[in-house]
Amino acid sequence: MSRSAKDFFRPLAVGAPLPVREVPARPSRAIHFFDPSNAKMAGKVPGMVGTVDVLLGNLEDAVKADNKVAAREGLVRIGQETEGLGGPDGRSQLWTRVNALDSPWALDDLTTLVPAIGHKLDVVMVPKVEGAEDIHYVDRLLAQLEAKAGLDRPILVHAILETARGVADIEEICAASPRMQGLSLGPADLAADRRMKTTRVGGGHPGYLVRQDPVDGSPEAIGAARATYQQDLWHYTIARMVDACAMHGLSPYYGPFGDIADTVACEDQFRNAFLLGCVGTWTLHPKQVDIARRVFSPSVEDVAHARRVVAAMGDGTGAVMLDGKMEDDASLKQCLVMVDLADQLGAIDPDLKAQYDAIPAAGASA
Ligand SMILES: CC(C)(COP(=O)(O)OP(=O)(O)OC[C@H]1O[C@@H](n2cnc3c(N)ncnc32)[C@H](O)[C@@H]1OP(=O)(O)O)[C@@H](O)C(=O)NCCC(=O)NCCSC(=O)C[C@](C)(O)C(=O)O
Ligand SMILES: [Mg+2]
Repeated sequence: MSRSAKDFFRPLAVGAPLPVREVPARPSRAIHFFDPSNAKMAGKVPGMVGTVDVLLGNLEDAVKADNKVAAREGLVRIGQETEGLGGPDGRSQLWTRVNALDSPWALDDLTTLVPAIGHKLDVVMVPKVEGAEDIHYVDRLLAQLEAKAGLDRPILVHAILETARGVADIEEICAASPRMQGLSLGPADLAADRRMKTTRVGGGHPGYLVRQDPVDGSPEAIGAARATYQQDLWHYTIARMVDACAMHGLSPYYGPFGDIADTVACEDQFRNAFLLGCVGTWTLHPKQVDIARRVFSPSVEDVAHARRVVAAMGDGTGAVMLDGKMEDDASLKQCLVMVDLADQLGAIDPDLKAQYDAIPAAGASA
């Protein structure tokens, strides 16, 4: 059974900070992964502060077992020494992905990081979450550690959807704690757990397609060349995740796109996720950062259009015609999503602000 409504926002340990009642919606278009045990990668982090919304010290998969302790210690050092990283005033947020809860490392990850850099750490990403019990465990442990460390701000929790059960339990996971900040798709582990027949980290597959009908039922027509249309393997899961997040006031994220060289398909996948409602994505390589920032920021054209609709709709009720299209209360609400996001991003991204500010005032002739 879940906690009663009256207890939901009570701290889970004496002296722990009060849970947040609303998850702060901080821009997080790119969650940039780095391995803190990799000196070259870690060395790039100070220079990336302020250029990427989130820097995430990854301790889980993609970090060699022999480097787990070095990665944890490296992240502590980076958190302690890097100017402008993490905390409420950080120019980039500081997140971590800890090891899976059943691994030999997860407990030490949390008990080391919270006392050492808990005041800087904004979000802890938990991999392979199966159900609410995983979030409850992390929730209580974080509260105890926060109380012991004297933190005045709760660390938020993000769950990765990487198992069939995690997807089936998505509502319970989202509702498990006021710390829940968001969800990401974990396509590689999820594919393995579902026994999908893919061998990739995210993205489409040329075999997952539909084919144009034959012109008739003859063997010649069936054997003739016909157009095929590749489908998106991840549509169902992303849509499921977006709905669950919207319902619970959390943020949904695409996750990783492993074909680093294919920047074009990467941009397509990111844009599909943006259009479906995701607020951001992971970036695994520096060259994916600009793609994420571009895709998850509304275009100048979309913001200009949204502002025109807002201006044309007056008190927000009724229907008007704009460029031959009907606009009404519901299209206005969509436009307000764009305008609000543009305002939020403009507040932290001067380049974007300059582009949005240069849009002629709605109502002025184009
Ligand atoms: C793909 C790799 C191996 C290519 O690494 P590379 O060194 O071969 O690439 P490069 O093109 O040669 O790198 C150029 C420069 O950029 C640096 N660099 C390279 N990457 C980064 C980075 N992320 N951050 C900062 N700097 C980076 C790199 O050190 C190098 O520096 P240099 O010019 O001084 O020589 C490397 O980019 C990497 O390890 N990225 C992170 C991978 C990662 O975190 N994977 C785990 C997340 S996905 C996942 O876990 C799945 C999931 C959710 O669990 C599930 O679906 O189940
Ligand atoms: Mg994984």
